[in-house]
Amino acid sequence: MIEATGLSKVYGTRTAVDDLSFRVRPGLITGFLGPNGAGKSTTMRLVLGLDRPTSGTATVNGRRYHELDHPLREVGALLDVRSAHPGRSARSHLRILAASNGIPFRRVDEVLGRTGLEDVADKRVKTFSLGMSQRFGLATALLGDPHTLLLDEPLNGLDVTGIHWVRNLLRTLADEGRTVLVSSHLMVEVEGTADRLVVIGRGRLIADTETRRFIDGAQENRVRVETPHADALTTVLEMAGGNVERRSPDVLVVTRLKRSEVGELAAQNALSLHGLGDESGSLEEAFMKITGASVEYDGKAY
Ligand SMILES: Nc1ncnc2c1ncn2[C@@H]1O[C@H](COP(=O)(O)OP(=O)(O)OP(=O)(O)O)[C@@H](O)[C@H]1O
Repeated sequence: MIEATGLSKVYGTRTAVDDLSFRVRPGLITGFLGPNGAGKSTTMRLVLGLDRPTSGTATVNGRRYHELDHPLREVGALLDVRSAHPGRSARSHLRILAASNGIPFRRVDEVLGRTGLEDVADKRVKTFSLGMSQRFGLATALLGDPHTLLLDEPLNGLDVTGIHWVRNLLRTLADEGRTVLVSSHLMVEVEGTADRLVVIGRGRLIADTETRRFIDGAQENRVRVETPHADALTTVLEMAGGNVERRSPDVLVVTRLKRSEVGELAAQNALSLHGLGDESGSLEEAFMKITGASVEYDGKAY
């Protein structure tokens, strides 16, 4: 469990993290989202003891990072992979880390295997592609077999196969009962991967909830209707108080009426339907709507 309580970080006049409280639970994948500059990296750095909070606390399993007996064996982190480019081979880098943290050498081969790096284990890390560097970063995070993982943008630079592989790895790690916090800008991937979300904007908490609930809570119920009588049905639905959007010649998207009401109105007016269902929103739409007011720079020229 990762827990932030009243966590704040001020740099000069800039408040990067502002009275943030949330919990990241074990056994689940939690997505960490926020617009650029929202304070995600700062929060992760505070949890990892790489920066000191101005006020409040960040703990892992009830203790601050500095209070952990064997930090690498309790918390694994993937931060900016491009900043970690040892001139040594992947294997020797991991062996040095293992030796200095009381981790048995057999873990080195285990994590190289688990991250698919066996074939390049003796190549120098600075020659790695971004995708291989991500795998190497994950191998480093997993080295101490930690119960808690904080991964900042682990999908960056990966191709479709790599993304699929990381998603499966995260699911396995969560199923093993670990606490997994993952930041990403790839909304489609987060939507398909994260069980819960912690969403922040301008350093403040916007949501700490289940992914589905976040998406559903952001938008009105929408009903998608397919009919060869789109004009006539539009008139009927609008007269009943519905708001109708024409998606294509025979597809309508209706708000302010329930699916059952749309079906009944069509039947009462003898208008045949070829399809009727609720249209669920996407995480991207929900994120844009909910964080819209908290975007620091919205691209407009001032
Ligand atoms: N060392 C620092 N000194 C001064 N300001 C900082 C420092 N680190 C972060 N900030 C500021 O704090 C705010 C939050 O930054 P942070 O990098 O945590 O956001 P983020 O959500 O990770 O952004 P991104 O999605 O762009 O990576 C930003 O306004 C940033 O400029």
